[in-house]
Amino acid sequence: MSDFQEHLAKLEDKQRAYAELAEVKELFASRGWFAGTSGNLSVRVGDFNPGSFQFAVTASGKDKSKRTAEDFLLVDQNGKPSEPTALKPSAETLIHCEIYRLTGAGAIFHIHSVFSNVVSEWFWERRSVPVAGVELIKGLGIWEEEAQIEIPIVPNYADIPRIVPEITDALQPRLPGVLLRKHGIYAWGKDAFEAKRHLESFEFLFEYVYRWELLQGSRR
Ligand SMILES: CSCCC(=O)C(=O)COP(=O)(O)O
Ligand SMILES: [Zn+2]
Repeated sequence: MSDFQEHLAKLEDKQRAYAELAEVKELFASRGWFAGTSGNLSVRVGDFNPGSFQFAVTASGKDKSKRTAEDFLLVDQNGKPSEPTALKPSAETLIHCEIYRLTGAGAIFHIHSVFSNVVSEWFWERRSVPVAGVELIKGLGIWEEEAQIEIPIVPNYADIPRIVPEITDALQPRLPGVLLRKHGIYAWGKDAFEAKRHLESFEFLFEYVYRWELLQGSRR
């Protein structure tokens, strides 16, 4: 492939990533998953190796329920813009960088929800949210009979680089997500479709655990 053909292919891939991000952003916003400008999304662009990759990511601090020409930018494996831009990448871009580096995922979605926040605090001492035998564990790609999972919880710090090594330590190879304490869920997949399925499955499981715990408490 000539340099020019390579340039065109990259441009096409970037446009595909922006279109996928715009679609998911609109859908998640319609579900109220970006309260107060929270949340961020990314889709990987081009070839991957752990030391060199690029991804399209949401710009920081935007109202994610609005569609504008300044919603996304392209960054490298260190979270630095790959092209000249006045836009700032998400404040949490380094978390995306680390998850891509560790997993080689194709897309990463992050939202804040009340259910994820409550269960992250409820199970904080355990450092994981246990879920057993719920059908939607299959939505995470785990098809065992009566599967038992422990969704990891990591501490939340205002200084994002401090969160990165916590994620490095907590990630479980078979679980495509991690909870930040009293913050929200990060979920990923090989592409945007799979990352969305994983995020939706986690959210379902968090709501299930929340309601189940309440119900158990009211029976005591
Ligand atoms: C307003 S929520 C605090 C920041 C945050 O947790 C988040 O997900 C959004 O930050 P971004 O820089 O990606 O807009
Ligand atoms: Zn966040």
